[in-house]
Amino acid sequence: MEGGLNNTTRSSRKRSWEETNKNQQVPLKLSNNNNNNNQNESELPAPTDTVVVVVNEDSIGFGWNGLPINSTSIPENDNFNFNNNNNIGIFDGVLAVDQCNELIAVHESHRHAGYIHHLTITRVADLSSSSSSSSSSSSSVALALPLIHARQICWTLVEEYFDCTLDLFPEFTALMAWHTGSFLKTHFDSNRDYLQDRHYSAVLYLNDPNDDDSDGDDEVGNEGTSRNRNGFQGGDLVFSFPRNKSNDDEATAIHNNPLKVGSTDVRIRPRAGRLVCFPSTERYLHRVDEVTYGTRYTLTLWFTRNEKAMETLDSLQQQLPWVISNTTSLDDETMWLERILPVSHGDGTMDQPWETPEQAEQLLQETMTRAQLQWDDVAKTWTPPQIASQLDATTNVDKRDDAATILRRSIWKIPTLVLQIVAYCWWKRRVALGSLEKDDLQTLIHEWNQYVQRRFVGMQQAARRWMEHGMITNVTSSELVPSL
Ligand SMILES: O=C(O)CCC(=O)C(=O)O
Ligand SMILES: [Fe+2]
Repeated sequence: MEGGLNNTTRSSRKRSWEETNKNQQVPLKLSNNNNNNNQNESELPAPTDTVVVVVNEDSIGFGWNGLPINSTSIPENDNFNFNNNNNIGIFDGVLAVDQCNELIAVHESHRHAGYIHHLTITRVADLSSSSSSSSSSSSSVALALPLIHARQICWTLVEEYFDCTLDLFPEFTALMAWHTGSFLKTHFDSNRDYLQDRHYSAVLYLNDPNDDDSDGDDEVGNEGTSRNRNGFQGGDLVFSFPRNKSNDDEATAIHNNPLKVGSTDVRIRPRAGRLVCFPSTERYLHRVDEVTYGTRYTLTLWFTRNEKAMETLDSLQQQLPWVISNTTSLDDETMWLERILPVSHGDGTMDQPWETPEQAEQLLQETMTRAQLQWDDVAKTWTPPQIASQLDATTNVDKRDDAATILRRSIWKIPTLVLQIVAYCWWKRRVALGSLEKDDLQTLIHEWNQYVQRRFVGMQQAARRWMEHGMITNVTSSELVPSL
């Protein structure tokens, strides 16, 4: 079956962890004077400035728990070599400290050796392996849920920040623990042939450094949450930009011999709940300073514009029936589905009640198939855009087959959205959906609807953009985006 929970068209290229990450972080042969790479001692290093990024208090909105999300962009200026509108995004308060601690616990439950010394990782796939026995895989699914939830939040923020709404797909998601002694030399994140599909990098920090300079100490804990445990020292993320604003030739020269040009270091200190995102291109050279004490925890994500390179959650989604079957009260479930499914699938109808978990699963499959067919139909009636001529190279919408393809991508998100609300329920309320009190459920649905509203606003923006570019010619944006 096409679409739905069956991801036949998705991620045909299933790369193993070893293939994907082998040598991934072998540093480039470039260096600046401030890292550990071997230097040619006969050359005098050029000076390096350091800018320590301070996140201001301007809130850009509210996160899932109602906590404000603050953002800082490092402005383009003469010292930095930023490319067009691309920039480094920094968001604070993306997750509450308790949520970070949950993710740390999830990591600890399944961690295994990572791609450099003193690094352990837990991929989302490690939590949804279909090879486990059914009872242990069930509990792994539960562990995967907060990770999926966090991934969804970061995904949306990164898409919005880079003006790529509905154009990005997670390529890789993993929790990581950077133990004492770990570090990464200067590199960029698409620095291997097999990493070409990595377009944007995002790191969500899960714990605070415990040195005195940490500006995160009390503010994060103010929201009625406990302090983050497991502090660490060192571990700053440091970008190295060529000292002067430069063109491509100069960038090449810098690669050939960075010591001669000098650089400005942009130093970002981790903080629990802080998300940093940046393009994975060679202009965004960065390193991780050595962790000199303790363990630094991250949720590390890469995003791709290539739908085919999206990481697969197949085995996780196959276990969705188990997740659903753990919700017991029919009334509340029905109410939940009535609200969620039409909104998620955009067809506004529910012609089949959800009476059993099996029916729910079937309904989910059918609805998604229907949505897929609907989009296929749209694809036939739209005028396919001549994207290459209509879009210039700087547009985030890359070479596309047609606008419907882009829209259809949003369908892949639906299983994740369903998982997300279950995740929220389990991990925030500690109960299965069915056993929620009515008031709680109402709050939950309200929060969920706000979330979905935001996504639809994003869809509308995307639709407007596609219309501006002539990608959509014979439908209106209201037809394009189902009303709530
Ligand atoms: O953890 C960080 O701050 C950055 C990690 C990084 O650069 C990488 O994994 O490629
Ligand atoms: Fe990196």
